[in-house]
Amino acid sequence: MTFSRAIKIAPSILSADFANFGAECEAIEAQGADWVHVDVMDGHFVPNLTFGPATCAAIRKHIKGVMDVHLMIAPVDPYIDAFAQAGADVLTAHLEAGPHIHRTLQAIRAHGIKAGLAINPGTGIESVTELLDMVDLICVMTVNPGFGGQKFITSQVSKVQRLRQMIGDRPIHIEIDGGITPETAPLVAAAGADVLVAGSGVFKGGSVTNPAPYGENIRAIRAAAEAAR
Ligand SMILES: O=C(CO)[C@H](O)[C@H](O)COP(=O)(O)O
Repeated sequence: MTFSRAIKIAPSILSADFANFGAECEAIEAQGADWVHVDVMDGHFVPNLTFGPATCAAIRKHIKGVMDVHLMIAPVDPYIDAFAQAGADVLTAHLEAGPHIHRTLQAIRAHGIKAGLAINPGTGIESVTELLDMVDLICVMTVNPGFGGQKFITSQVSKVQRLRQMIGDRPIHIEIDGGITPETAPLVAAAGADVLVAGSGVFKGGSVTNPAPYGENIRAIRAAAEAAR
């Protein structure tokens, strides 16, 4: 993965057809997705369940580009090896998942892959200062994690601005996750984000047999974000 601050659209397969993940991943990449975002939920850290490393490994075979795995699980450390072996290019853990986020990030990087740090809407960025040398991506949640299709929390935009200032010239991606549409993408792009995760905003109106709406949605989000820079 070469670092770039260009806008990247990362559709979340949380909004895909769960019976057709392989075809869905191929369809979104063919329609212009830059990364594929994979949401892992444990029914404990977040109030929803999705899937584990075996599903990620199966999905990996259908992704040509970046597989961006977002772990909404606690504890995290016992599962890092399995998700790295499943083929994650970026593996993101939550600051709130504990108990030792620094150790978690070290363990992710030890696999030679990119380490991501996610922060919930209610979490401040003070602790992130201590972790800047340990992360390749910071994921700012603009919804409370657990479900797709929620409303964007506008108060998070100033957090993105402050984070962008804190990061300076370091090669760290700022990813935004939750409620991204052509209306909200400009807010976070102007604030300094470069990776925009979108689930319902990409998959709405399309299907594996009718993937053209995926492309239209991706282009609309990208155009709105790029225009705001
Ligand atoms: O991590 C997530 C939820 O925890 C999802 O990636 C996120 O909510 C994207 O879905 P949408 O674009 O529909 O809001």
